[in-house]
Amino acid sequence: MAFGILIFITFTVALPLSLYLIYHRRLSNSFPLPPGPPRDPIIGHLRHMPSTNRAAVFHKWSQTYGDVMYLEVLGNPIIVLNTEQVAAELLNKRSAIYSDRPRIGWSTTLSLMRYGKRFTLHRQLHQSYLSRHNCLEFRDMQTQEAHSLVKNLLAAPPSGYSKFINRFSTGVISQTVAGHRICTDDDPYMQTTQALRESLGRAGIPGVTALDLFPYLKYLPEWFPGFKSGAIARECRPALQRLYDLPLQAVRAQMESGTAKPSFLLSHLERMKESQGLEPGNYDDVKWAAAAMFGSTIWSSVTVFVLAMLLHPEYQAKAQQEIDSVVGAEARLPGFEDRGELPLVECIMQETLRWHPPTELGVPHALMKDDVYRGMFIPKGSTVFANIRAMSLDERTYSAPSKFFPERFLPEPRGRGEPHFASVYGFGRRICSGQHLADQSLWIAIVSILASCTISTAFDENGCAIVPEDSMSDGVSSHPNDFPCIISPRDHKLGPTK
Ligand code: HEM
Repeated sequence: MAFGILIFITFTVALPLSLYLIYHRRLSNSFPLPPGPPRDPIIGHLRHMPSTNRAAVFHKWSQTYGDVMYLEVLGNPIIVLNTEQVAAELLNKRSAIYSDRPRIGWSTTLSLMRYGKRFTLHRQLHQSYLSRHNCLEFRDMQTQEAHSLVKNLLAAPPSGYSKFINRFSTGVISQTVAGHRICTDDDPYMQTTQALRESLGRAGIPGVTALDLFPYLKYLPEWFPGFKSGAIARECRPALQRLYDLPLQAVRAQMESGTAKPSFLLSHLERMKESQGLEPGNYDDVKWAAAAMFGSTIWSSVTVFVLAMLLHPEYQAKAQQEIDSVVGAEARLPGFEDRGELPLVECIMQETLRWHPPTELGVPHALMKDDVYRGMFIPKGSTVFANIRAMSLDERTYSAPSKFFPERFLPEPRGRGEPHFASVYGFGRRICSGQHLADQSLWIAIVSILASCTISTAFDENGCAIVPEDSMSDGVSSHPNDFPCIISPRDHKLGPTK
């Protein structure tokens, strides 16, 4: 009997484990790790990890160590991919093994969720509602939100525009998720997303915070020195819980009173009622999938656009001429039907995304199996960052990459025929599920602002022009640091009517 158990253990556990270890050791012995800066024993690159401007520092290091860079913090392997080519080869072509997320708190929300069955369900919930085709249905709602944005911007003081851009960004999402229109600043969606954004802005890049590397830190008290991420995780929890509960409660109440407007939640709750592939037990999944849509990336890109127009008034003027030539005689505001006729506006939007991508290091992927790439060993469990910022600055693709130069995308001779920066939305099976919603929202906001407003420099009390720096905040989603500007109506244009 004992011998039988021994044989059983040998064949089911010990032999496969030994074969795996031999295979792993052979792989790691025969292939070197990717190059990276020198590291300390045991703690690896802990001392050298930049606490701010990570994407820019990694970009600088990549000039020495190459497109695929290896870092290690306390035994946790980190891979940084610095060009579109290597990111596409690993995260797109080998997506079967590069689609996990590192072990991060809040893994109930799609963007941080581990790869598996639940991930597949949440992705399907998003993709079925946010497909390119379905997003066409949202254009009237987005236009209405963009017109409200313009109206609010024209009434805003020089430092007050950011609040209204945030209202636009959150408003598009609350309409999409729950059919809810935001009309005031004390709206619960505004307050909740604002609280979350402030906390996340201080939390650092997911995947390499102390909390991600040592999850037990969340149990340490807030005052414990050096571990602010534990306190931030606790701080975010009530806001996250609210985003999780609020929309579903509201839509259910609307359904009961017969006033529900089309929305992500309504559509999936109805599917659930009719048992169309969703079980009643999926309530939690639908709630979390809805909460995963609230982020600050649209807000960030609209703010980058305002900064770009302030620093480059020549493009503002050219784009306004283009808009006037299409809709001017009718004195109407441009709409989605004009998009094809407005190539420079399109270029300004695409350049906004390339010039300052809102998620500079994307959201980290995690490798599910040992891999070998270009003769380098990449260990299972590696946290893999796509350095989107470095890709946007790649001189092999973009000439004078730090310059805001929208015409780069136009064909020669007017432009340089450079490609749109598609990597801004990430890669493979984890590519942004809201990309079509984001694209339409950003375009209608930009075209509406250009058509109705002039963005110009603010002056200080001595009458000196305040020229903002081209600098971005740190955090999961980066945005321009606060700057004042004047937003005034274009005289000959009709103001928005809605
Ligand atoms: C300018 C706007 C936006 C940009 C630049 C952007 C960019 C990104 C990037 C880089 C990622 C990581 C992809 C990866 O892991 O490779 C991502 C993920 C994600 N985005 Fe966006 N995003 C934007 C707007 C939105 C919007 C409006 C939504 C709302 C539906 C959204 C929902 C998500 C979700 C749920 C994920 C996680 C997907 C997953 O893990 O499978 N994003 N986004």
